Amino acid sequence: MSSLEEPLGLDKLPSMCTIDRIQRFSSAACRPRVDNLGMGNCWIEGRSCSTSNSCDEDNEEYTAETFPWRRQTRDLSRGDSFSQKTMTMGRNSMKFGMIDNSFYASDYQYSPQSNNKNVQDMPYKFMKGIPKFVKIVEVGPRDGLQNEKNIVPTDVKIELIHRLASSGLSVIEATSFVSPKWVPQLADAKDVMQAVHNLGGIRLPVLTPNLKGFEAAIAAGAREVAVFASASESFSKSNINCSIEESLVRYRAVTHAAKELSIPVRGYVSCVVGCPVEGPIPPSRVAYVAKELYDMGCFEISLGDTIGVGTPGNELDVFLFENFMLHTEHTNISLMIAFPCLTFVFKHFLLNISLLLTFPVLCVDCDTLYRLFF
Ligand SMILES: CC(C)(COP(=O)([O-])OP(=O)([O-])OC[C@H]1O[C@@H](n2cnc3c(N)ncnc32)[C@H](O)[C@@H]1OP(=O)([O-])[O-])[C@@H](O)C(=O)NCCC(=O)NCCSC(=O)C[C@@](C)(O)CC(=O)[O-]
Repeated sequence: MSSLEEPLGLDKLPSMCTIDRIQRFSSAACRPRVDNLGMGNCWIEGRSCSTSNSCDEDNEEYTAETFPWRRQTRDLSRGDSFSQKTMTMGRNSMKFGMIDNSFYASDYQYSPQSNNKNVQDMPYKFMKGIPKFVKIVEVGPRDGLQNEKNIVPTDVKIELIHRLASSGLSVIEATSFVSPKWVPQLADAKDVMQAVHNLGGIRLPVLTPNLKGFEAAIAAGAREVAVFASASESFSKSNINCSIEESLVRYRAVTHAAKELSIPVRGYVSCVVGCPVEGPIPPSRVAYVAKELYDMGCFEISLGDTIGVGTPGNELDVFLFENFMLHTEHTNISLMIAFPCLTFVFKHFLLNISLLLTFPVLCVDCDTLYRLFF
């Protein structure tokens, strides 16, 4: 059995039938009440979150009493053995260290075993604290296909998007208008977008790394775009060939152009927990990049655990995310989790989701090509 096929550890979660009963994760339940999510506004089951950082919903239910486990002391230990793995992003490969199920960085070892009591308590906290509605952004046609060794034919990509739409998903990231030299797998972005842009009732954002990509996307029929920054300087250079600050300058140009056309822009921040080169990333840096994207007009921020080092119940992760929330005080934050680079993320996929929903998270990104979860 490959590690991809290992069981998910469902014993530590509410049973799927319980989840089914509350109908949180049916495809119909994943559709936003209001389809037209314009720039700066997001409707989530009867409440409106705006770019003013205010949210109509009363957040009193998410108190310290609800999540007493979030207040415990951290206990981080160092690891000895070290193995290296490689991930591909853009045209670059990156190496990072793994110790068993833990992420090794120069100063810390993240271990999913560090807080078993918290993990055991999770089902109860989960059922008590989850938000009423969670938006799902399906990123498979972009994120999954950009990593395929063999280039997938355009008509297969189009068919995939159609099938994802017919499964009930209402937000599907269709492709990327990036340099074909960097990501040849998505060199047919224009053809894909032209073929699907009229899919009724479905939002089809596309990645745009600069104005050139933005203009090509709009010409091909895109009505929503996404910009992608990083909280790690090294990762930014490796992925988009520029520093964090330079990327923010580019993205200001994109969001400015998008505003003129009333095109909503989503913002990504990569490496929010750790970076293969720099190790743990300070929450203040994640908050800084997220806030910059937010202030330039991104209506939603997706926080990517790009290399999959976030682990459920891990006190360091909790500490990082709590601090992030404190730093930004945003209420309209989406968390991209369980980015499918590491098999151990899969093993803890449901637990990761459970933990994040208790923060509470209003939006998750999902890659169907790696695990059919929803
Ligand atoms: C940003 C650049 C373009 C800089 O790339 P560069 O080489 O520094 O840029 P350049 O301005 O020197 O341009 C080089 C060539 O690319 C062309 N070019 C320039 N821009 C475009 C464009 N938009 N579309 C098409 N072509 C473009 C440009 O015209 C030129 O062509 P040439 O003159 O050599 O023939 C490049 O690094 C790039 O495309 N990177 C994309 C990398 C990528 O797609 N990575 C994966 C997506 S990010 C991700 O997966 C993370 C995420 C979002 O999922 C969140 C998470 O999980 O963390």
